[in-house]
Amino acid sequence: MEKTQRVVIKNKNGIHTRVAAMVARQAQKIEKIWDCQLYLRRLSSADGVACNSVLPLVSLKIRHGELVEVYSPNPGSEEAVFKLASFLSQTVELEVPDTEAIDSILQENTLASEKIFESINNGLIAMDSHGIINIFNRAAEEITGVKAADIIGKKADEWVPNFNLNDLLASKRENLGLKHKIGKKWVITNESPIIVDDEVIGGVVVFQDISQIEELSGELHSVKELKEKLNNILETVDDGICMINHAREVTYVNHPFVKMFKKEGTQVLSRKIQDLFVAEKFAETFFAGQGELIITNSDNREFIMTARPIIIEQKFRGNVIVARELTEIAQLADRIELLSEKARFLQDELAKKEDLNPSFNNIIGKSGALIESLTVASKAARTDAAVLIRGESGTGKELVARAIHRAGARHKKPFVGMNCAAIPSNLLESELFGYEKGAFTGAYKEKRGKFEIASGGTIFLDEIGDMDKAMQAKLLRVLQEQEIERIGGAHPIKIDVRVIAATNSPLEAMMKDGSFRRDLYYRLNVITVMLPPLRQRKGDIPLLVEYFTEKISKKYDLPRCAMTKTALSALEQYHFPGNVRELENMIEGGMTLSNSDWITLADLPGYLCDEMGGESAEKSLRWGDGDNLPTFAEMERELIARALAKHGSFRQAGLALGLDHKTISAKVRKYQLG
Ligand SMILES: Nc1ncnc2c1ncn2[C@@H]1O[C@H](COP(=O)(O)OP(=O)(O)OP(=O)(O)O)[C@@H](O)[C@H]1O
Repeated sequence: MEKTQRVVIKNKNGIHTRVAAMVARQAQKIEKIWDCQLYLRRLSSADGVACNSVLPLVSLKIRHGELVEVYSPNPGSEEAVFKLASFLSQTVELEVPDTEAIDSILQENTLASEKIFESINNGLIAMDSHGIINIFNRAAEEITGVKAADIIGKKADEWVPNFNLNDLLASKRENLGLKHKIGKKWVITNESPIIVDDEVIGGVVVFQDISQIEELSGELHSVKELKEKLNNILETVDDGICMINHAREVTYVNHPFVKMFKKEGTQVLSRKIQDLFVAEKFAETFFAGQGELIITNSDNREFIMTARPIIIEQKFRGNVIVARELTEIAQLADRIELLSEKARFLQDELAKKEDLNPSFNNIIGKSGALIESLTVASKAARTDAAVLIRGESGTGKELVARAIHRAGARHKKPFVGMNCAAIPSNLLESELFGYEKGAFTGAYKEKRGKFEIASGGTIFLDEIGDMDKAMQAKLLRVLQEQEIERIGGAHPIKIDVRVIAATNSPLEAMMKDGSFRRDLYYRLNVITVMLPPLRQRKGDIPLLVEYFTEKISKKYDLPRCAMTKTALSALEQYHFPGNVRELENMIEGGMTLSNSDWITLADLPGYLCDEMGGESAEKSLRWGDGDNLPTFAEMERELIARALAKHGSFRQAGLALGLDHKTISAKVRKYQLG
């Protein structure tokens, strides 16, 4: 039970410093005797201050005539409370100072205050009514970087101008929570004037270094920003994402996850992941980030789940679980497979093309089979070996032979071609080897043969399969001996000629039936170049069409034509027995026939339509080949051209198409079909 005693303060200055010092000294004595703590409070307040200390007593600011209460919480302290209360009420005694003792108390309190000021971590600056600094503690030194010895006794504003301390004294108002910058540091200040009896007797500034807090708040801001960004990302991805903590309880799920597994965020948060998917077995390895889990949802859709461990400062904090629909992954895998296949193919094609000598640039086509053959030919050009070029008529055998010659070391010397089938065998010998004057009737002067003319260069023996056996034997000897003998000549002539032969004949079968010499075959066939027929590389047709339209327009000085989709589609359906030569001739014919900038189906040979067959021709006319729909104008032009070709007159064609002859004639003019 608390002991209390009320007292009226009679001292005329109330409990001021000196009185407080005396009371404190008296209280210390009494407390020692009765072993208790004594407190003083106003009646209006529940809490009091310790009576054995000067500052708290002074801070109560008790005035003359006020009623105060002395009390003690300790049992058996009635006497002590009574003693101190009596002391407080004896004004006269209080006026008689025990100077020495009181001075020592004041001294102790001053030292204690100094100790307190020095040990607090807040900066403290105090000044008198003239703004002269009289307290500048250790923390103030540390924060401002100014030494107390340099500042005490000086005007505050000279040293800490941004605190505006003079204003503080003049305004008599507290300024709390102001932010200032001192050097690189941010501080927050509480500035208070010290007012006694309505007079400003000084000011005090307490300030705290908040640089670290500022830094932290900056970091906090970045973390908040990052969190916001992350949230946005997590909510915009298509994958289902779920986060769990170290206890495997769900801490986050994004929308896709909710949709995939029909598990509302609010129902899953804080629940164990295992409880949400009871039918599944989550292995330890799964949470360690190894292996995955296939989960079927209520719609029978399959999802693949993987978990990534979250490790922060080497501590396991949980997992991020990612779920993705399996069919989607399978589709992506298929697409990747397809694309890598395509990339590989294109890379191979590029590599092949890169290998080609530029002399092969006039050989058009990018189909794999052609490029492969050209690569062989291009490599053969680097050697002097005999080359046998095989392929159907019109596939470009001579073109390739010339390219080999141009690309090789002999390119500055002649390329001499000889079609062995075009010349009767008795004349072939003199064509190839030449003759001396008077060698036979009519040989009025000597003549050099193709081998001699080709000296240092290349001889191209086309249709070699048509050479008769006697001639084959002579050719073989020439190739073995590297010398020729003119007909009627007495001396052999050394030759230095590269031989390129070409044929479409089945030489292997001919060797079997004895019509072609095996030894000559091996001599000629050191390197074989096989040229594919055009029907096996129809993808090259658009390229060839473009190439030939340009070539022919230059050759005959004709305007450059383009081919309609229908006509091109007809070409692509044709089997081209005459290969590229046939295509080139068709285009030349079409360009000559066409009166416009377009080569239409009507400008191409009629058998192309037959080849396509009535039904497919109709289909092609109507629909092109699926993706390549003809334009309306193309279809109209084509229809009218066909009707005219079939019926001969405007009137009959008009009747067939349900138009009058004037319309037909106008369209014929428009499309320049006349
Ligand atoms: N890939 C091609 N690119 C460009 N033009 C080609 C191509 N293939 C062939 N040609 C052209 O086709 C025509 C026939 O070619 P070439 O005479 O070389 O064929 P060939 O196979 O030697 O025929 P043949 O066996 O009937 O003598 C030539 O005008 C040639 O320029």
